[in-house]
Amino acid sequence: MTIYDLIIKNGTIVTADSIVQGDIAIKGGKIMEVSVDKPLEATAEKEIDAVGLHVFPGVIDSHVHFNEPGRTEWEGLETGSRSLAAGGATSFFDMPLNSTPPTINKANLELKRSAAEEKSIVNPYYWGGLVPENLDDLKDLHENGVIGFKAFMSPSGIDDFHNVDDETIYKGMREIASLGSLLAVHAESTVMCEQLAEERIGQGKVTARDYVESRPVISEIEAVRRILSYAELTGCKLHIVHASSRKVVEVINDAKHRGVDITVETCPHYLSLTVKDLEEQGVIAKCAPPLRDQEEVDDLWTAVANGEIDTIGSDHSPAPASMKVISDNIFDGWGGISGAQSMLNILLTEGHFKRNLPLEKIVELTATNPAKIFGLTTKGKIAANYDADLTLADLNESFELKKEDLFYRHQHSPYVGMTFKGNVKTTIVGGKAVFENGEIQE
Ligand SMILES: NC(=O)N[C@H]1NC(=O)NC1=O
Ligand SMILES: [Zn+2]
Ligand SMILES: [Zn+2]
Repeated sequence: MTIYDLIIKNGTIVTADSIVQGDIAIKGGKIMEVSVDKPLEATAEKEIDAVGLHVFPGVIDSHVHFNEPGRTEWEGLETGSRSLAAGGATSFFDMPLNSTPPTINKANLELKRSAAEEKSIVNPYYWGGLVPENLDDLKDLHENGVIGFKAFMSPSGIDDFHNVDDETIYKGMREIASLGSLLAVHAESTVMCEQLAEERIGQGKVTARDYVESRPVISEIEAVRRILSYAELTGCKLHIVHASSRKVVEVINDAKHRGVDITVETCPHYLSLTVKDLEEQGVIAKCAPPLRDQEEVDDLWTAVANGEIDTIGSDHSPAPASMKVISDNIFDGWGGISGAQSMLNILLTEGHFKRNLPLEKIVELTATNPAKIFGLTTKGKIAANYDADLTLADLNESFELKKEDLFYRHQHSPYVGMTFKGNVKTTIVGGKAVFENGEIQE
């Protein structure tokens, strides 16, 4: 009889296309067997009784900013990866900016890689940056394993990561297409955002609503349409990050129907928070693109349900509390939501329980699709030969998120105080529990 490392018994196994009862056998970090409706005839060094628990493929958070190296006082790979584990994520794609140096050449990538290999308790992957200064580095970055490239069409808020002009977009996309990679884009119009902000600030209009109005949906649409033109010209595959409105998604879907190779992400905050939260919580709930009104949130859920969205990423972009203080001028202070730990909780609570979003759809958006789009061929499914990256959650358990529960370097988040239904009990990375019973496992 085979002796496995671990057997997870009697769980409700959720994949992108089915929900079944069964046992999962793991050896050497891989799933060896999944036995549906009948017990596995095998023994293991360790068994986990998953009766009453749902077993998901580990969440792949394709959009985080962990700021290391160089800005670890904002977050860091240790605290960042622990937060992910506590929230049921087993892999992350770290954005090229907010760390110093930013990931815009091979040497900088190696710095980040060695820090991550030392400190991360989940699987790290890296985005490379596309900036006006690094066209000659794209090939090197690609050959050294970045999962794709990321560009900002509007200022990034970080001095050493410049936004792209149209010439860089053209040359960069031509090169990225020839490498067979893809470009992820923060799509907002520089001119619109800057002009609208300047006008408001000049008139002393600096409330939450003013900030939101300075970054309207049409500014996202303008940027998406422009980058789409370059995609059609160069054949470069695109991934639009953090669409805040279904109106943006519609432009992307029209392009999909024309045959453009494009995918779109949205984030938990655009699905669960509104301008009202920004008014109440101030900079803690500030992000770009900004939070919208309830109607936009509801429309975005319709887009999710209809299969118009490809991935959901947290866009965890933390900062110290000193940069998040409530001030009279919302334009001051760091734009970025601390949310990596809460992504699955929000999708379960707001999506599954409140809006009947099937669990399979949550798996598709948080694991199967990111694995497929970014070429992680052994992740995103619960099946033989796949990596044993799994999340066990009790969907009958509710809890209120408290500051003390956050594993972030800085314990603040707009989700503090919310009651979530569905609690992560165990997170398994490569067959090993990294989070169990509320604690990180060393
Ligand atoms: N630099 C950075 O992390 N920016 C992120 N923050 C945010 O709210 N939107 C972003 O793109
Ligand atoms: Zn962004
Ligand atoms: Zn981001």
